Amino acid sequence: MALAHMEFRAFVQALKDDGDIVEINEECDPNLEVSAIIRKVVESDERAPLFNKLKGQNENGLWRILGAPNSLRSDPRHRYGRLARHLNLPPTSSMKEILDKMVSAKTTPPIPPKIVETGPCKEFRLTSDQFDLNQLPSPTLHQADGGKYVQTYGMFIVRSPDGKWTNWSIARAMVHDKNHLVGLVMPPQHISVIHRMWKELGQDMPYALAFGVPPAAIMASSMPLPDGLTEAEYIGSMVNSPLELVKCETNELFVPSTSEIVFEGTCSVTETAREGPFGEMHGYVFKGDSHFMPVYTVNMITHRKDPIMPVCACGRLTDETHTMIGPLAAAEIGYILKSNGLPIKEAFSPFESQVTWVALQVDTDKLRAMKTNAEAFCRQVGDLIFKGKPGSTIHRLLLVGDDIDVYDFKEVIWAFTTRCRPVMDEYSYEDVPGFPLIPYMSHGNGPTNKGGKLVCDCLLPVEYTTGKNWEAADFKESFPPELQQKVLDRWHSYGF
Ligand SMILES: Cc1cc2c3c(c1C)C(C)(C)C[C@@H](C(=O)Cc1ccccc1)N3c1c([nH]c(=O)[nH]c1=O)N2C[C@H](O)[C@H](O)[C@H](O)COP(=O)(O)O
Ligand SMILES: [K+]
Repeated sequence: MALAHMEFRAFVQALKDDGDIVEINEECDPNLEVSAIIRKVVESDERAPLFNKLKGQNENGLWRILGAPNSLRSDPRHRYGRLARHLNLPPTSSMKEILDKMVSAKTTPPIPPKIVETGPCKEFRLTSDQFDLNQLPSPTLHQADGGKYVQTYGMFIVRSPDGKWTNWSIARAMVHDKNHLVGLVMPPQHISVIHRMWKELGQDMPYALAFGVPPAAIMASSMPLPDGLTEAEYIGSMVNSPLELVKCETNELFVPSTSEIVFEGTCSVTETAREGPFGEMHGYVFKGDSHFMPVYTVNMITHRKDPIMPVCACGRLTDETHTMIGPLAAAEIGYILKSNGLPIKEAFSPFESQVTWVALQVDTDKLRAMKTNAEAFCRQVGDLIFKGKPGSTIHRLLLVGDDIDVYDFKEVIWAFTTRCRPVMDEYSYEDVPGFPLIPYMSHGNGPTNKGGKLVCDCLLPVEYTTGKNWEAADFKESFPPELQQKVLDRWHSYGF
């Protein structure tokens, strides 16, 4: 069997070997029951549920469901174990090690994929008269949703008309009817950029939607990599081996050969239908909140025997929209700032901010050498990020000093609440794209698509000039090291 980061089925086996799966063999109903179980799992960092028996499954096992494919583990030593398994990293890996791995291919040559003749994803094929998406176990994830969101953790594959750029990304889609989906196609996302290219040509956009792709691929699909970059080559470089792709039956696109399930078809550039409402990543579903979005025709389904459909039942903390969207955007944001010569050491999106913030750890020695001031520095950071695509889902950038671990929210919120004077130390951005999914944007007082962003300076003025002039009133900083050691050594003999 292949390695877990290179084949979804091997990944599921790795989770089983980790004791990180609960196999449910009694029949479950994809209408809310499956999602209720997944919701309870992700709200308590429980093991991932593998539903082996579902109402609507066909005679070839199409399909089973793996819930919470990339959520958290409750054991703090393995907190990010499921993410680590996506990348062939040890399950004890930190978030820093995981995100460093995701940006590692920025500086290594791309490795193009290898085309193979066939693969497990071709074991079964169904033409459009042989399947009905409403009969198959398409899950309803929240009772107020506008449809069955069958696509929450699959990978859309679309290519520019000139064939030069193939984009892989996650975007949601719900069942529209027996052979159609309707999905969110929203600027500035690359699927929307490429869709517009086809629209200008007046041709429907060919797509493939692959479920149960190599885990390393789904991680890159969720990351705002640069325009024009073909994820397949980036991932090949990241895992240091070519991905194996096989050609679709009904169009010129290529899919990972070990994909569990593949939908093939075209996305209309003219026909739209109501999409949503949907229980979204910030934790809300607003009744009747739907918008017209493009209709996808599903011309063919190919799949493995007893295929597994990964499902993200997103909403409140902590699911794949929090463990992936925010942190992966933070990784890209950190890389952009560093490659523009700014003294940023680490970048992370705290879950407790519902991944609407990114905290940036500043190298304050380098900051002081810049002989800059708060306004100039904060504007430099804000201009680079809020005017670009990778920052599109982020509404607050917090600048913190070397002493703050951005991966630890307790540290971040301490610096924010004590070092950033409200209003005076905050630099507003109203004339930049906003993220319309955040409720204060979609159902707030201002424009839904513009502004509402801040750079929050959580550095005290001395950190720009002469450096930290305080000691934290805590065990680590307010006692001589030898006394700290003595107390630690004697902790149990004191009686604790
Ligand atoms: C891990 C995950 C990610 C997304 C989404 C979900 C999950 C689990 C689901 C399907 C559960 C929810 C859904 C959302 O509703 C959340 C969302 C996030 C960002 C923009 C719009 C919606 N979504 C999604 C998303 N991007 C979207 O364009 N519509 C989407 O539907 N994303 C984010 C998207 O993959 C990243 O922004 C990538 O950078 C996009 O690739 P590039 O365009 O940069 O190449
Ligand atoms: K992507």
